[in-house]
Amino acid sequence: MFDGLKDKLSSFREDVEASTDADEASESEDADEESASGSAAGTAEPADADSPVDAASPDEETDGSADPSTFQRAKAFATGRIIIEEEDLEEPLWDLEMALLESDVEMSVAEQILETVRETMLGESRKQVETTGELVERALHDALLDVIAVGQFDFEERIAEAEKPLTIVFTGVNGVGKTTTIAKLSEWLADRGYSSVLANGDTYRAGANEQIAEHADRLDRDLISHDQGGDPAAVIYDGVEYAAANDVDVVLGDTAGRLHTSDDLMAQLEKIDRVVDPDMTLFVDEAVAGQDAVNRAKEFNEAAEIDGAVLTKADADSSGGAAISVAYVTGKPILFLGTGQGYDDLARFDPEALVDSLLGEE
Ligand SMILES: Nc1nc2c(ncn2[C@@H]2O[C@H](COP(=O)(O)OP(=O)(O)OP(=O)(O)O)[C@@H](O)[C@H]2O)c(=O)[nH]1
Repeated sequence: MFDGLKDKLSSFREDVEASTDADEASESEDADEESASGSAAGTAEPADADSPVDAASPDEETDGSADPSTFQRAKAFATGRIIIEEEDLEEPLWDLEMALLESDVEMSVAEQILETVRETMLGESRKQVETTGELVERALHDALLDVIAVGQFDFEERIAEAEKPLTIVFTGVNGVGKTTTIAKLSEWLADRGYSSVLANGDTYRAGANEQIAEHADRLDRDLISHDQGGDPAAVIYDGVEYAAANDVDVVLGDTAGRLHTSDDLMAQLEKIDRVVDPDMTLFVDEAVAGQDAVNRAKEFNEAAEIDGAVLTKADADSSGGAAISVAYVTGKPILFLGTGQGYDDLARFDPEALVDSLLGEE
């Protein structure tokens, strides 16, 4: 999962290490020369790897013959630390930006990641015990987590605390795995002791009733459906009534992924929102759709505000762009990843675990 992106992040680490290692070599020569000539480096305190490295004070900076940055770097070197400078990062950051964009990370998300990495690393001094690789890893870890973890909440707790029946409506275009996700979530809920009923609000597509009925049969769940062409809001509403009358905990409402026009589809979702007033609306799209999935998430969120997203087919996605971008762009968290075709192939989205796996920490 997300192997392409993982490789690219690893290249970034190597790039920064290579450029700071080159600096270290020349730094060492500079410091030797300056020390020998009794210039700025000679005024630095004796090497002490444990003493904190401060930026050189203005007095110190104007004191010696060397320029401030040379002084600062020489002092850092003398105390066993290295300072990362803008020029060390310029090329690796450019490459990182290209790598993120190639991996379908949305532009604003890529920029945010770069900014955090730059802020974390610039002017950072590191002890010799903390390798540049470790520093880059920390910067990338924080930068990725910042964008990936946007809006996270405890889904299970939300289900537990909600008044029953709880209604969850699923939105998203056709063919991305919406119906399969509903079936998977029904299983996920059953595993945690919650009963659920399926309601087919996709009254537009021929065959939609049969498709969801197959899942309902296999899982032994009740299904509420109307004839093709019926009012989707009415179907989901019936689902809620059925659940209330039969003590069912959760209503899982499917919706159409395509109508005559995109405007019709959005108007229909708005109507469902108004009539049913669902407790949660989850947007479903496929991780493999990359930027398209990100754009659709924005569009659907505008029509019927979503509470979170599910990215399917993560098992087949190498780029990871959608997984990284959707939460930041919509302000709503990714809650689950679809990881295969089986009913158990639904994993709670764990931002920390994803970042660790992208950085090869697990
Ligand atoms: N590999 C993989 N395949 C998946 C996953 N989720 C769904 N699929 C497959 O994707 C295909 C489409 O899934 P559906 O559930 O029919 O998609 P849908 O969005 O409901 O599509 P419509 O019913 O046409 O609106 C099916 O073959 C699913 O088995 C997943 O997480 N991983």
